[in-house]
Amino acid sequence: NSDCYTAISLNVHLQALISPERKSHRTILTNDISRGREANPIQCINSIDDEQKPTDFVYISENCITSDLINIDRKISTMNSCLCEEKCTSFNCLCCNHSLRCWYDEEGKLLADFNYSDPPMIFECNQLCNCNAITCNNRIVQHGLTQRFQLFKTETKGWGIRTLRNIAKGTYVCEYIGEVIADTEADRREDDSYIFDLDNKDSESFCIDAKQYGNFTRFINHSCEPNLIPIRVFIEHHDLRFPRIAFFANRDITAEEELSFDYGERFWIVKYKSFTCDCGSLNCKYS
Ligand SMILES: COc1cc2c(NC3CCN(Cc4ccccc4)CC3)nc(NCCCN(C)C)nc2cc1OCCCCCN
Repeated sequence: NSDCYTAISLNVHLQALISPERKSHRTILTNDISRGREANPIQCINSIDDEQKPTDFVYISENCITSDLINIDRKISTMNSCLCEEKCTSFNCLCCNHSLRCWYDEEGKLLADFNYSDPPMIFECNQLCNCNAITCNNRIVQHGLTQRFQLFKTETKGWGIRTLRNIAKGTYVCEYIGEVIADTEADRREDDSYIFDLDNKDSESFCIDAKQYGNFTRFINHSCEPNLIPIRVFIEHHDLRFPRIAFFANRDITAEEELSFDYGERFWIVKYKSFTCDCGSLNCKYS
């Protein structure tokens, strides 16, 4: 029919307008979206359209608090620490035993028998431990980022994050950073696209909202077959209401692959009416 013809001919004309070099042209929009706040710069590129780098948020590299409703218990009297002299091994280290065992191998990757589908909480050694803050094996997330990332414009999912290097299964990749809020506050937030729930079995539960304040993980897209899983990690405090969310690779990831994690049901219950999942995986749950 004529509408269809119009749409097709319009598309043909539009494609002709996009010059060939424009299509392959990778426009670098900035060399570091973190402006020096991360160990390595994170470039932002767009080879899809004319959208400029995202500026509608404040880049932070550590979680922040904006309300006095949030009071994280940092008393050192409520913290476990170890008395290890040398390396912390699972057998006599109180911190490793607190995590059931030290789940990091000699190279700082999760052990082969780590349970990726129902992961334990991890208690890293902390400022009160007797072990060496550099050589102790039970200190991975606290040493920060070691991988190289790029913020890029995807074809259909807005911005996304890709790795520029191969990442082996079990490697610590990044932390979900944002504003720590009460779930009652989250219930008042209009744009809930960047909320991460710190679901706590007990009464009050909290969230990390990366909409206004966040790091590059706010741009990581959903997949039903993700290459990252979130692990709850405790380091400088043991207030179980406020775990730090550390993403680890649940399989080998090749350079240039887009990073993803499973946003879970609560995201899709809210967003399914606006858009569906196009992760393309065989057992996609929300398409
Ligand atoms: C869209 O994805 C999510 C939405 C969430 C949400 N949304 C609410 C829905 C009601 N409106 C109400 C409202 C509507 C309009 C205006 C104001 C308020 C306010 C926002 N609330 C809460 N937690 C709040 C506590 C739950 N409550 C039931 C106790 N967690 C959420 C976790 C989500 O993804 C998680 C993974 C995604 C990772 C993203 N990078």
